[in-house]
Amino acid sequence: MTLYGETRKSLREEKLAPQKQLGQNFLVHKATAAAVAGCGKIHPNDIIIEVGVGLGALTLPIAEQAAQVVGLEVDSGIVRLHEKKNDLPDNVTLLHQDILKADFDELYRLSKGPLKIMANLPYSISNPFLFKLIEHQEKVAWATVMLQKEVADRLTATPSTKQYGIPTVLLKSCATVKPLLTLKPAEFHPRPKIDSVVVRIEFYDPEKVAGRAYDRFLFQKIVRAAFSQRRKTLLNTLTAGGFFRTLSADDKKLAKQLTCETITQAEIKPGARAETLDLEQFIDLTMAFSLKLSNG
Ligand SMILES: C[S@@+](CC[C@H](N)C(=O)[O-])C[C@H]1O[C@@H](n2cnc3c(N)ncnc32)[C@H](O)[C@@H]1O
Repeated sequence: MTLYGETRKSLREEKLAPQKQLGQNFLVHKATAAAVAGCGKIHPNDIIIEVGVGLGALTLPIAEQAAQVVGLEVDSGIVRLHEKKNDLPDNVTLLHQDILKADFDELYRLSKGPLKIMANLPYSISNPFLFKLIEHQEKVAWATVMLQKEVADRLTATPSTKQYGIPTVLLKSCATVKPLLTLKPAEFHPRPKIDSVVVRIEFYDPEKVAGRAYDRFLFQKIVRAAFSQRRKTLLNTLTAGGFFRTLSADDKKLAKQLTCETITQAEIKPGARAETLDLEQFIDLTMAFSLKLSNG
């Protein structure tokens, strides 16, 4: 039976309907699932974390290549289906778990080292999932994920484009992102409306790449504040960011002046907008804010 036939049969037998809110668009061609798994560049000793096992279309080719697979699935109906049918290979451990609530220390322990993640991700959790990876970047080696094309485009966007934003800059500071494969709607059941793209995200030490040490927490705060209102100037968004909040509330003028001086010290125009800044300039801003804040 084709994978498409098996998918429909499993859903029918278990009286399950694909749940839109969980982004359940299942892969229905074995060759495509194998090609997606191939993008993982999996080694025989690898322990892979698979997010969103679904009916197992991707799990099977991953399990053929890896030593072990730890699969996470949030849908209890799907977890029950696998328990009942016992249809996953012996080297797969299925956990009924939401990746957004998962404890990355525990996943690191199960992986016996930095996480190697494969996922065909629902659109609704793409951004929170990517932010979770960024938050735990030191525990992640790589993630090969299928995303809606518009989300993937944001990750590789260049400055001064509509797609360039918080995920682009935060990810660029700690990872390389390579689009590897585009998939048409006909690869899934049910069919989504738009194309999907498999991207390979490899994490690295941010300070080694930047060639300088900087406050990562402050950097993230600055990037988020700067993009909080895309049409506004850095002077306005970063003043509103409250970096000089130790000042009395009525001293907004002074806060604005200090913000202006700090942006200028980073050799950036206070009237510029966040979307025009590249990664280096965001790091320059971070260094300037660190210096100003530590000098009081
Ligand atoms: C696009 S389907 C992919 C299924 C399967 N891997 C495939 O390629 O056919 C996404 C899967 O992720 C599951 N899922 C959705 N949100 C999740 C979450 N927060 N944590 C874990 N799994 C989730 C869905 O129930 C669904 O099975």
